[in-house]
Amino acid sequence: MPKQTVAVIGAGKMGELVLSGLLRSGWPAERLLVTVRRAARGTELAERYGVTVVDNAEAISRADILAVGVKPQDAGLLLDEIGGKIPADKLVVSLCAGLPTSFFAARLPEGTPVVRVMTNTPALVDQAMTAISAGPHAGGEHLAIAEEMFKPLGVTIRVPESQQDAVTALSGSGPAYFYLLVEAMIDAGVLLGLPRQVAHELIVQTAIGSSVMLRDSGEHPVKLREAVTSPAGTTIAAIHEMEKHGVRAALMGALEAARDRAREIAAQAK
Ligand SMILES: NC(=O)C1=CN([C@@H]2O[C@H](COP(=O)(O)OP(=O)(O)OC[C@H]3O[C@@H](n4cnc5c(N)ncnc54)[C@H](O)[C@@H]3O)[C@@H](O)[C@H]2O)C=CC1
Ligand SMILES: O=C(O)[C@@H]1CCC=N1
Repeated sequence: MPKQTVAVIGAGKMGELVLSGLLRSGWPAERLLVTVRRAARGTELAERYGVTVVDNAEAISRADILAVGVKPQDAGLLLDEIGGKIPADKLVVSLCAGLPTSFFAARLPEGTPVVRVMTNTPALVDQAMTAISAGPHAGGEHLAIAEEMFKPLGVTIRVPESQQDAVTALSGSGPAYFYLLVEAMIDAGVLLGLPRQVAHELIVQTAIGSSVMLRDSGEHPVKLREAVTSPAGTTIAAIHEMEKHGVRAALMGALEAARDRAREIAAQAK
């Protein structure tokens, strides 16, 4: 049983995913605290998960691990409120996109360990991809604590912090790209005359089947795609259209824009 108490500071969408994942993994509810801005949100979380709602000051005194789940744009204000009062033996785990750990360290007492984590929404079904980086004063034991929190929610990987903006562009935002592709292909099915529900079922199961093959076959995606692509067949006709429209370049540009946006968020953070 984990001995440490986690406080999710700013339990919105990601905070709730982390909270529910920790509970599913057996983290006891009495070792979980949450802070919120709206009282109604606190009541909802307390009723749904049996966790304790506290204010930020109580969270920093009672918890061992402070998981910061506020929007990056709100982190500065939060740290103005509590940063200087956080005892240096607490571990700060940032879930925030873009913000470097140095942003936290500059607003925390000297010596406070900070770990930066980028997870994603498939945490809801224990299929998250979580990348973990050590910031100032964080050693192996702190990375291990973050892994203990996030491993039950899916897969974890350690990366240097310098890679976190790219990670955010790939796996943090990644689910949205897949949902958009699925949405577009369902619409294509409707264009081809299929009932929407049928198109939905066909594409969702195809996405799941393809994903499981990608994970479990050990094959390179090129090989998997080639196996579907018959000479003068249907697939190559579709791929020809995609190449004409620059789908690969569009994806590269899109992920580059996401990485750049993470950098911009950091530059604008106060
Ligand atoms: N939504 C996503 O897919 C992902 C989000 N993230 C990161 O997770 C963080 C949270 O994102 P979401 O959950 O989507 O946002 P959200 O807006 O749903 O949650 C943030 C919560 O923090 C609360 N909050 C703000 N200031 C507070 C304060 N001073 N004290 C207490 N509570 C406060 C807000 O009321 C809100 O409920 C962001 O930093 C984001 O970059 C990271 C990976 C994926
Ligand atoms: O869109 C965002 O900024 C957040 C970070 C990664 C996923 N969602």
